[in-house]
Amino acid sequence: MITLRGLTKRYGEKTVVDDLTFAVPPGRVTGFLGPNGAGKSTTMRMTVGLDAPHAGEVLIDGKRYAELRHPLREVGALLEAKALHPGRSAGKHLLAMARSNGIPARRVEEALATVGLTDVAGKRAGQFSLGMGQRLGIAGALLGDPGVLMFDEPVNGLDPDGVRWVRQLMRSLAEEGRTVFVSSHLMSEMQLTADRLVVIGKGKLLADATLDEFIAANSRSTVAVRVPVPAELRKLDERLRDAGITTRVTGADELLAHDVAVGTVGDLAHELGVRLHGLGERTASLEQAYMELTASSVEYGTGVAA
Ligand SMILES: Nc1ncnc2c1ncn2[C@@H]1O[C@H](COP(=O)(O)OP(=O)(O)OP(=O)(O)O)[C@@H](O)[C@H]1O
Repeated sequence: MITLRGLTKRYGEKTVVDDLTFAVPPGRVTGFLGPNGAGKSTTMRMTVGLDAPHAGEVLIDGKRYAELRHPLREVGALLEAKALHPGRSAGKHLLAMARSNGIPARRVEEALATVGLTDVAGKRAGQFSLGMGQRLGIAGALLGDPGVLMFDEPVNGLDPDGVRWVRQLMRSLAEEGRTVFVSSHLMSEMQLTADRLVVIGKGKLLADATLDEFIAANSRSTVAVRVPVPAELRKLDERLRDAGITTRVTGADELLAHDVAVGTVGDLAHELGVRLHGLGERTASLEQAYMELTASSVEYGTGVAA
């Protein structure tokens, strides 16, 4: 279990983690989401003592990281910036980590096997591809067989097989009763992997819920309309807005209309003589729910209206 109470971090004038209070329970995969710069990595870094909070605390099974006798045996972490010795082999890298944490040497082979790096154990880490580096980072997190695991963007650089492998690994670690806390930008992947979600924006807690609760609470009914002629798309968009319907043009030939019956949109298009190439209801995905929730807390927007 990871417990945050009023966790706060400032860089200069800016509060990048703002009074976060939530718990990450064992036996579940908890996804950690938020726009770029929301404060996810900083929160994770504070959890493993790499950054100090200005206020509040974060506890691993009730203890601060600094109080853990053998930290790697209690919490394993894959963080974005890996400090790897490029000239050292994968096996030696893990062995050095094991030795300094009182972890038996046999765990090195087990961890390498779990992540599929046994055959390249003797290869220098500096020669690893991005995906192999990620796998080695995951092996490092698993090395001490800890009950709490934290992964910052674990699928970064992995091919589709690797992505699926990470998903299955996260699920099986949670099924073993471990606490699994994982950040990702890939919403479709999170929808398949996570049981619970914690969403932050500009350092503040936006949501802490099960995946289903989150989608239900943050999605609206949406009708997608495809209109091949841009001038007609604009015409239909204006007509829908005049009728008080919220719309969003999402492409050269597509608009979304919210909280309206599909028949109403079809009838309005027919009245205007607008030719349609598609008209249908959209089922809410995590991505849509996430976009709805975080639209106002994107730090560096693209300038395109959300
Ligand atoms: N060492 C630092 N010095 C100053 N500002 C920092 C430092 N580390 C992070 N920040 C700032 O803190 C904010 C949060 O950054 P953080 O990396 O925690 O966000 P994130 O949610 O992990 O983002 P991303 O999804 O882009 O990885 C950003 O505005 C970032 O610029």
